[in-house]
Amino acid sequence: MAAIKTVGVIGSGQMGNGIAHVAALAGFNVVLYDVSADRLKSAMATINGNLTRQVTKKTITEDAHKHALARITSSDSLDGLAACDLVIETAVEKEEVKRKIFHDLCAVLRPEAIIASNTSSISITRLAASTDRPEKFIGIHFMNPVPVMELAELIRGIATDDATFDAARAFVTAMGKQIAVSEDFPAFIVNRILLPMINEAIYTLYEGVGNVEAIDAAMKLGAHHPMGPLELADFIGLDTCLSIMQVLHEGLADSKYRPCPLLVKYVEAGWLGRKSQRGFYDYRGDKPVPTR
Ligand SMILES: CC(=O)CC(=O)SCCNC(=O)CCNC(=O)[C@H](O)C(C)(C)COP(=O)(O)OP(=O)(O)OC[C@H]1O[C@@H](n2cnc3c(N)ncnc32)[C@H](O)[C@@H]1OP(=O)(O)O
Ligand SMILES: NC(=O)C1=CN([C@@H]2O[C@H](COP(=O)(O)OP(=O)(O)OC[C@H]3O[C@@H](n4cnc5c(N)ncnc54)[C@H](OP(=O)(O)O)[C@@H]3O)[C@@H](O)[C@H]2O)C=CC1
Repeated sequence: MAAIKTVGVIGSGQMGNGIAHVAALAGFNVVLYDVSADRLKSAMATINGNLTRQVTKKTITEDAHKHALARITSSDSLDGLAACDLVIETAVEKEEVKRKIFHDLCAVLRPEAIIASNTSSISITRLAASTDRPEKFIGIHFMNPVPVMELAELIRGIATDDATFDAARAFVTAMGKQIAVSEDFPAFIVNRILLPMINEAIYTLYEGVGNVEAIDAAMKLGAHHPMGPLELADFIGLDTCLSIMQVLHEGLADSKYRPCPLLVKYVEAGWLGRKSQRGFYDYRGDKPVPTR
């Protein structure tokens, strides 16, 4: 298999931005695709801001910043991804959205190109089956924020071939990340463990055991977590948290994964956490204020 040089990223949300940023810093050419041109514009500004932050912290040079930005182009048409060697899908955590993307992508992508999904929870085997190349399909699950977190999980679908796995491993290693290999079961390793903990924190709030401040302080000071579980849920996105819990609940058919009704309520309200300015905290003022 030819070396990966050009990487497509589908979805310019927080994960797409982070993957584009780190891939470009590692020397790959990146094409960032999103349905909305406005989204792409603000994504480029966000990536620039995050690179600037690294320059200020002296973790990268001004030259590296400039070259990384120059390696990223954006496209609001899937045709822009036609020449990519690898395309990483990082749109919303909804299986029907991802399946539609893969259907449309396969029509424009070279047959030898690899497709990866950054899904947090959905079956790689099932997503692969919606493409014309299940053997060239793999899960590459980066962690948020991508420029900071050291890990990516690699998940093979039932049909993923060795050449695809090796190419994905080489790509993730070139991005400076450590790898954990996970079997293809709901939510893989990190989220199988992390999301039930977050869901339990939301039950703890729902049942009145503690308020937002107490629950987050308890886990930060009492268990040395860098963020409290409710702060982390807001950071991940409450829609994403709910989707992951639904995949665990349906996929493992065990009531212990039942999404907390309070999480459902927040998502139904459109209170999705930091990205919508309101979740377990309200981010519209100078500092975050608990909403319960
Ligand atoms: C849902 C899924 O599918 C899987 C997941 O990803 S689950 C989520 C996994 N992520 C976590 O659990 C994150 C937990 N939180 C943390 O580790 C930390 O709070 C944090 C790293 C996010 C921020 O740390 P902090 O100390 O509060 O903030 P801050 O001082 O601003 O940042 C720490 C460092 O990260 C850097 N940083 C933070 N965000 C950044 C970004 N987007 N881009 C580049 N650098 C960034 C900062 O520059 C800083 O660098 P230095 O250490 O060199 O100074
Ligand atoms: N948040 C996290 O901590 C992590 C998330 N993930 C996974 O990464 C993926 C993305 O998550 P995240 O970045 O947080 O989500 P965001 O909501 O921040 O971003 C999703 C982006 O995808 C765009 N999008 C929606 N539909 C399409 C489409 N059909 N084609 C192209 N782009 C589309 C959205 O546009 P618009 O807003 O206009 O709809 C948005 O820009 C999910 O699968 C998630 O599970 C993985 C690891 C960590």
